[in-house]
Amino acid sequence: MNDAPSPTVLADRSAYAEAVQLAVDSAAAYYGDGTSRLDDDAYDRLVRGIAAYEAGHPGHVLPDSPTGKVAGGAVEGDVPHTTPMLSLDNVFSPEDLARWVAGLERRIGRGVTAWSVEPKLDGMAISARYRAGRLVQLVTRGDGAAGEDVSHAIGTVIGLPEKLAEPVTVEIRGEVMMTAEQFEAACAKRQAHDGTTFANPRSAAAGTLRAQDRPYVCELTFFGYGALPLPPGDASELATRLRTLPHSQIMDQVAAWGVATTAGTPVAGIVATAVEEIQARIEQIAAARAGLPFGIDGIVVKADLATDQAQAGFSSRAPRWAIAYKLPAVEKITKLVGVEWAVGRTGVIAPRAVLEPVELDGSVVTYATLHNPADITRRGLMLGDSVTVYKAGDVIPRIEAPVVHLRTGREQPIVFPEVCPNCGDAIDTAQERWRCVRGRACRALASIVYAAGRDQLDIETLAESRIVQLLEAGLIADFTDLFFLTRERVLGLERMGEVSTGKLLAAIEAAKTRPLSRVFCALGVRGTGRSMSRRIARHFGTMEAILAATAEDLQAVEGIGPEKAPVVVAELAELRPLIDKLVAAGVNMTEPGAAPAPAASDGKDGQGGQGGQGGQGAEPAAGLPLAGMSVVATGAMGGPLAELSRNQVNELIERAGGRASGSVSARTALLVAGEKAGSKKAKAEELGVKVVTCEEFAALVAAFL
Ligand SMILES: NC(=O)c1ccc[n+]([C@@H]2O[C@H](COP(=O)([O-])OP(=O)(O)OC[C@H]3O[C@@H](n4cnc5c(N)ncnc54)[C@H](O)[C@@H]3O)[C@@H](O)[C@H]2O)c1
Ligand SMILES: [Zn+2]
Repeated sequence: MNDAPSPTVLADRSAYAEAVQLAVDSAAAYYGDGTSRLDDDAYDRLVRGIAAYEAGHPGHVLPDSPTGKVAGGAVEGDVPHTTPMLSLDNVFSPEDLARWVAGLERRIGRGVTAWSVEPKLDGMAISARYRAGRLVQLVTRGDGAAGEDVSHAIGTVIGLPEKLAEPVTVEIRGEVMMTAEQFEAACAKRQAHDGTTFANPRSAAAGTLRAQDRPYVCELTFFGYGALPLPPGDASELATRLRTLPHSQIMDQVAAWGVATTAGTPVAGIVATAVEEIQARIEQIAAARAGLPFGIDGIVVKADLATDQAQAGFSSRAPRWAIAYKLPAVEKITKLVGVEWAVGRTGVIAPRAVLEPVELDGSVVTYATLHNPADITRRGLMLGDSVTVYKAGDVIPRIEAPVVHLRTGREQPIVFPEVCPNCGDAIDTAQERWRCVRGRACRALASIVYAAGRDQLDIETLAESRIVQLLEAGLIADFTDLFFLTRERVLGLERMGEVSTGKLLAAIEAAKTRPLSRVFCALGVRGTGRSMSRRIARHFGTMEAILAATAEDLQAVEGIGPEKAPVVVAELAELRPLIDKLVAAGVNMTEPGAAPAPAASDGKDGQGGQGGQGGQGAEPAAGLPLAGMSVVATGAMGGPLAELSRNQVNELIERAGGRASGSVSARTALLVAGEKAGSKKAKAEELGVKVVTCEEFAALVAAFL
């Protein structure tokens, strides 16, 4: 499912010593006030590099080394724990997990009866001591043996009641964190106080938990994941039960006392008996991650029965009966290098962050949303800031906050536009979302001209001046309104006689029969031009299938990666009213020659109903004359192709299964050379690319002409 973070390479003893120092400092900041200089991925790679160096140079190991220590050995406490608060060992793949299970079963000499599978919450471990049902003390994990008293936080942690439903004496363990909402609220409070924010929910929670004399109070969230007898050797009936019940039943008891557990969330713990069942739950939790209102960084698998746990025991750092299945980091620190301002269809002026490219959850992220100008102000972002960027699965990447403690002093304020970047008119700043005062009209003309253009709906006789006239008369507001124009209304316009009206309406009528690829292109979905529109149309076959596609489905189309896919989905949702109007007007919504793609999300295994002809799932081109070929047309087309525009030639290439490209490279399979073919032809010859004449090409694709 994912790879272990690759270790930072440490070349020599001094690089090793520096790495140890950096790891210790980072961990101290991380568990302290949450102000580490490193993101988790960078920290984990550093520690793996340290471990690798130590394995090769056992004589050089420094006493400060974080390896094998709870919290990397960087924190201490003065409140001894009744029972050590340990770390967890990690696995990164199904194979690792199966190996770990087998190893544990070997150790105890029998199969593990049952497993608890629960989310690994991304916050701070805490021990909550209750006496006679009253919350009396909160202690951090510290170095595992002793932690820090943070009882001052009592009363600010949702899910950790000051009074339990029963007057029991017990120690509850769990994670203190911030939900997305609590994080926003905390940032707003801090912003109002000192003009800065927290870098991410985890560091906000860490800082808040330990803060004693802040003039503002931030709310935290707690989820319990364990309960212990207090004191550990207590002989009471409850203590005996806590020592002997399966973990899953202890969790039921914790919830019954009124403490929050993950039971009420979409990632509730379950009990599994087979490794496949564990793996299935891991995948479900991983899939739910992006939609959760709180952060998780993995899945914890625990032997459920007390007898199995007792027999497995502990190492100095972690229990042997539990493991953390780590998920890839979805948050990293990178640089904000610019802010772009785009005007949307409705006139909304939205900022977009340009980032130093960073790999996140399997893709390279270069842009992130910034919602609106208020969002920038609220976060106190500056150009050149180090920022935490979040992206999981199909979610559009977003900037969480600047990492204020990484500022160098060279950061610059972000300049807000003073006039609409599209039309130069004024900006309405009354709402959080800024708008061009012209609203939809700001982009209406340009987008209607585009939609009616030759390569899209190809509405002949509809000149730009005519579109202006229709807009000004209020007959249309967007291009779909063209399909609802009536004869009487058009005749009512200046310079519109019977003949020209008839011609215009006929041209609009004809536009209803354009292939889906052109209709789709007319919508002007951000990031999809003509050839991308053709690929999407051929892949899905119908507008219905396109609309049903998830971001993951869209990635089956060449050229749509994990960064673009969610943007296309969001754009289509925004365009839905326009699409509905096109459907109502009777505009064609299918792509000729492309069989409808299999229903969304059920994979790429659709059975071709047309004997290999036409677009089927991910392999639309199989069996076609140009299947899998990258084809470039250059020069003036002649012969049977003389009548075709360059775009029509490209459409032809793609109907015949090829991919139309504008430039010649080593991957070009075929060059169609028209008259006066110049440098592209020379380059093709130089690269040994096959070159054909227009006539030869026409013969090759005759069936599609
Ligand atoms: N960015 C940095 O500078 C920095 C520094 C130090 C550590 N870290 C991060 O912290 C990680 C190690 O942290 P750690 O040692 O606190 O945690 P760990 O990965 O060793 O896991 C143990 C912790 O998991 C938590 N947990 C969450 N859900 C749980 C559940 N259901 N059951 C049991 N425990 C659960 C508990 O707090 C427990 O203490 C590293 O992988 C690294 O990514 C980052
Ligand atoms: Zn404008």
